[in-house]
Amino acid sequence: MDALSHSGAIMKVKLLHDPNNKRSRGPRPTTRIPIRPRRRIPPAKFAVKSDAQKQDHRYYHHQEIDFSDPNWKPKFQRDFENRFRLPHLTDIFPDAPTIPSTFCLKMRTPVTGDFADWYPSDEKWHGYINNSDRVLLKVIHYSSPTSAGAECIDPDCTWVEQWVHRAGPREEIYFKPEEVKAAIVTCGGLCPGLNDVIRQVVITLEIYGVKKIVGIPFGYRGFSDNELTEMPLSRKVVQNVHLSGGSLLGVSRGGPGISEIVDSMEERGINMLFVLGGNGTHAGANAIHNECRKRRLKVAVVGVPKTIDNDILLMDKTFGFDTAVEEAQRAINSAYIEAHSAYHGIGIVKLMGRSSGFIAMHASLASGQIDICLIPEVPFHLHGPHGVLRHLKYLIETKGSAVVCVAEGAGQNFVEQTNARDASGNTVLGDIGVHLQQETKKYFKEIGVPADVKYIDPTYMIRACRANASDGILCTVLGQNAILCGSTKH
Ligand SMILES: Nc1ncnc2c1ncn2[C@@H]1O[C@H](COP(=O)(O)OP(=O)(O)O)[C@@H](O)[C@H]1O
Ligand SMILES: O=P(O)(O)OC[C@H]1O[C@](O)(COP(=O)(O)O)[C@@H](O)[C@@H]1O
Ligand SMILES: [Mg+2]
Repeated sequence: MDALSHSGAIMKVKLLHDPNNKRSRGPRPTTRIPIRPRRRIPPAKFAVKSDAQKQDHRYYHHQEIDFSDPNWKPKFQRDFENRFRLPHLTDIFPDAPTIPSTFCLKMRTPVTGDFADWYPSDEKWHGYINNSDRVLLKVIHYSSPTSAGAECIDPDCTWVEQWVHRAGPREEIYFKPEEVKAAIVTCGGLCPGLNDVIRQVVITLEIYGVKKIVGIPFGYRGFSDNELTEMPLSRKVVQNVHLSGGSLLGVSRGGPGISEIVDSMEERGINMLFVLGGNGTHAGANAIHNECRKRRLKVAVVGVPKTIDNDILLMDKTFGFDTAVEEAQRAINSAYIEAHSAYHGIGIVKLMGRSSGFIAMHASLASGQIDICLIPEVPFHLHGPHGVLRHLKYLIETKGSAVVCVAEGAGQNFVEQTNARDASGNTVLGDIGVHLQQETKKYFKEIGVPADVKYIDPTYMIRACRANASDGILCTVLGQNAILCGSTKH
């Protein structure tokens, strides 16, 4: 119903598609959206550093900011606000009329007067989000660039609030529920919680009174493959889908071009599209939105960020990540038991994380059983006096066993690069887990120390499971907020 094409919860992701973002200007489409880097580097516009500053990672310097200007801070904030501005239906249709929200007002009102004191009347109920509500992005005030983990804009580490829009129901909406045909599509790799979000989107749409809700099968491919028919969705269909992992609708990588997708949306009469996916999916969603604008279609495109790797810039935690970390405990524990029970046992566990080691790091911390955790953010040596293998030797000598957790994107400099890409254009990584296993075996053979090396790769087991309770709640909130409900009259 909302006129905004991205909900507040999703808005953070939208920013990553900003064409001004230098990291987003790659030769291939899928490299356009930066995944969360090892440090939270602001978009390139804000992050251009001199050579000297590159050496000094304690603060981020904005070349274009004149810090001697007493107004640099409000200017920076204005610029930031503009970058985070949500595209709105009124950008194209300034006179688009609004209607009062249909968000279950009746359901809040008690049938009898018994609880009259407990329930505010509709007039007094302030359950809506004001369009000017904002959420503070960063909560730590670093007083100095030398404070641990400091991320500063200027050399004095001035406190600069950065605000993003708040998601939630609006008092006025732009889409009449009876005129809405909503579609949901899930793209990219699987992630625990996809079904929870689908379920909540459907349920919330129904609460608004939307009757026409469909699922697009197998990601964007479902828009072009004539053999794949859309799936009618209702509360009845989705009621228990969150009890299983995967995606009710199916997922895929690759697929049709943007104009084909929008043609298909027009043909089907879809005027509200909910995309559940990661960086690639959102690049697609952004392109779909732009194409709809170009064609002057009254269509809302809403993205819900999905990444098991938890690697979307500005998102603290994405759904499915918690579950993945929890599920990884089983693999780590097995590796530990194997290593511990063997003479000179070494367990190696590879966990997902293309360009970030969040799953590996969190799973290692949670387990308390990992001796070495290797992540893409931190380069390391395999051989040599400070290498991983030498440290393993030390661990075997001192502890008798060792367990290593390695993120799939770690140590890519050690494995053969094939330049292969998947259907979406993502680089196919070399297998660091297998390489580490082979090198470890070789090393211990060479030095004449027996070692019993066991390797576990639980990748798809972690991805295919259902969301845990904490992720379930996150998915519910995201699913509800995705149906933002129109903004106030402007
Ligand atoms: N730059 C892009 N423009 C349009 N569509 C894209 C772009 N990058 C990826 N896609 C599409 O988005 C979908 C999901 O992308 P993928 O990278 O596989 O997963 P994820 O969204 O999880 O990162 C695929 O169908 C892919 O073709
Ligand atoms: O085998 P697939 O389907 O290509 O998936 C492997 C990739 O999927 C992920 O789990 C998630 O990737 P996306 O966020 O792009 O879906 C990566 O960690 C992993 O490299
Ligand atoms: Mg991706």
